[in-house]
Amino acid sequence: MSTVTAEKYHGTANDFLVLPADAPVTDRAAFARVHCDRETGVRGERTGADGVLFLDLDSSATPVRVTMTLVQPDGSIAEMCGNGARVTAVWAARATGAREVVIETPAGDRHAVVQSEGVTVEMGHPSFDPTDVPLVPDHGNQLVEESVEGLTVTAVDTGVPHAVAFVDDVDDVDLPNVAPPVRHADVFPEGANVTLASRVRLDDDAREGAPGQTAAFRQRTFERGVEGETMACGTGAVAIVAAAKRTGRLDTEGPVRVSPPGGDLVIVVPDDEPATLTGPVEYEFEDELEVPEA
Ligand SMILES: N[C@H](CCC[C@H](N)C(=O)O)C(=O)O
Repeated sequence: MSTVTAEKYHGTANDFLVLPADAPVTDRAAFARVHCDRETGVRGERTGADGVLFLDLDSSATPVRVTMTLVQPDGSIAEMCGNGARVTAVWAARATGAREVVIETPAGDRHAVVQSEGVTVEMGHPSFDPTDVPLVPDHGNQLVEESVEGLTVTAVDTGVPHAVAFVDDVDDVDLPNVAPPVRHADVFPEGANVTLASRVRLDDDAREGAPGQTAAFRQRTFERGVEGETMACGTGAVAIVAAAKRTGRLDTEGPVRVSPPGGDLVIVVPDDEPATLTGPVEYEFEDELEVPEA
């Protein structure tokens, strides 16, 4: 059996194996299934991973460009991943010394800037349009504050579909049981990530490193493709702020802190400009991993 060298990174504990796109892995889905498994997968501080990023770097372009392909633990490919995009930007910065990176994803090009205080990724324009999410054609209009399988959600596309539910306390929800019926609901023909949000009163929860933030939410997300809860989800954090504005919960263009279990993210969703996501990235280790036979 052959092996490949893989690196491990995480962004707010949303963790990924990273391989160059030309690594000799013919069956990428099988590779992801084997090494992302949380019980038997790659060893580290946490066993397994939330996905494998296959990255194709063009260092001759200005700014440098990377094509990002995220293969998920179930073998599917996600069109976009906010935390994975931050990891991709740091990987490219380490390889080239560049601080600015354009990340090509199936959801479109995403511009990223690597700075000592964190990585900022442009996340495009969140869309509630039924064809973008997507929703089944007979749903017709936007899905805003509607009950889907018992959860009141707002459906938004932030590169991938999210069903966002605002609740009093994200920790009071039995997410492993509540999320799967919503994730698979008929109204979402391509499925949906299920994201919970609860408002934090900033003065009750002041933390360092949050200058200028106008509002804050806590987040939990059950991810399609992982088929479980992840410690952070960047597209989900953007989805929370976009849905909060859409439903009249938030009236600001200023930065909003969104805190999944894995750390703090800073989100900006302007009315007319692309959204941005800012957060940390950590390099964990490098390992030789077996390539499953094709
Ligand atoms: N964790 C990722 C999102 C992956 C989305 C994927 N699970 C799907 O839509 O299938 C993030 O940081 O944005």
